[in-house]
Amino acid sequence: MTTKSVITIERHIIEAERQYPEATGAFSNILSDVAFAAKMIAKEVRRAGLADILGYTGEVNVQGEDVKKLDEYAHEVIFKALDHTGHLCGMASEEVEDFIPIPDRFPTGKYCVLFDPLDGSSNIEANVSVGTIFSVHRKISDHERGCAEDCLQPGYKQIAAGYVVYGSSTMLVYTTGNGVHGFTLEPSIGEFLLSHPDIRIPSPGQRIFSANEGNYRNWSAGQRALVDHLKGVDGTNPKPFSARYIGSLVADFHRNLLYGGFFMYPADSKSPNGKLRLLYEAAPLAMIAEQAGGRASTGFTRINEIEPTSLHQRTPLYIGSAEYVELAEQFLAQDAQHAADPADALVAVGAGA
Ligand SMILES: O=P(O)(O)OC[C@H]1O[C@](O)(COP(=O)(O)O)[C@@H](O)[C@@H]1O
Ligand SMILES: [Mg+2]
Ligand SMILES: [Mg+2]
Repeated sequence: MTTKSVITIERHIIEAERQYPEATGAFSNILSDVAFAAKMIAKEVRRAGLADILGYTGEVNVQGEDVKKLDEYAHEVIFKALDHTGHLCGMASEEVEDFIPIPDRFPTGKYCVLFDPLDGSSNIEANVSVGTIFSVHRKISDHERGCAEDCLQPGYKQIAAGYVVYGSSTMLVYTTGNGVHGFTLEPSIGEFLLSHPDIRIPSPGQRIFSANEGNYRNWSAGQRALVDHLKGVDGTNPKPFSARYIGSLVADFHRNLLYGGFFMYPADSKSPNGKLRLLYEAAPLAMIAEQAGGRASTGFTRINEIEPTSLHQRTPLYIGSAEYVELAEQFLAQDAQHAADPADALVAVGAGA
């Protein structure tokens, strides 16, 4: 059986970096180190049922979520793969409340990495696809060794973003602003090989929407109207969409990236800012979506124009095929019309349900 390509991710990164004569290789190293960490995590995910890595650690993270052993393991692996290289001035992780400085015994560098070490934690035990999401920024602060300011940058300033899906195969998808490229892990040689060069979200994409409709009663009027329209129950849509919801953001996003469609985690009366985190979930996927010809919005604003104020801030998210994200914005505009402040529309609906 012939393998499709022999372009490893390391070679792909180095070739991409050749376009920048001033490049030092530091950036390539960071992406290679993330790819290495992904291999380590993939190894544990693959044998999760056999290893003592299922279940909870007993800790509660800054999100108020019970920490899964795989969340913690993935966090440690990524941290340790990046902390000693001399390329970073710090990190931020879903699993750690504050900015993560580089240990004093190691030199620092001019980049910072933000990551969701294990995305889709609720699916781990059920052997459903989970993932890792990462975002890379340049150091901007005057702080000698880096500080939270270096992580609190709007998404359009990202210099790279990517994710890993631990599914039927392990795939790493990344962008440095020159298109979106997918690599599949060849377990027999432990190499990520280029399998999906230059990914573009099909347009018009498949008529697929992903949302947790269990939250319907807490949704705004505009959000309900949108989903009613997608399902063709408002009488104005002769071609209803299909619903697909895995419950792992990375896996839902990945499917929509390849097939078209869109994912949404709206704000609602219980979570006025939505559930997903801006800096290490929404913003990196937004960079990929835009690079692949799609869009990412809060329903009102481009995700990557949001000026972040805190490491773990949440945002409503509509992401995928551009035409479907625009459709969502049109329905949500109804909420803004009905209420001076969109949040009022949310509360009004939720409370009355
Ligand atoms: O169970 P819900 O409310 O639908 O939320 C599912 C969403 O929460 C998440 O699991 C949150 O991410 P983490 O697992 O990294 O905390 C997303 O992957 C997913 O899209
Ligand atoms: Mg997540
Ligand atoms: Mg997570």
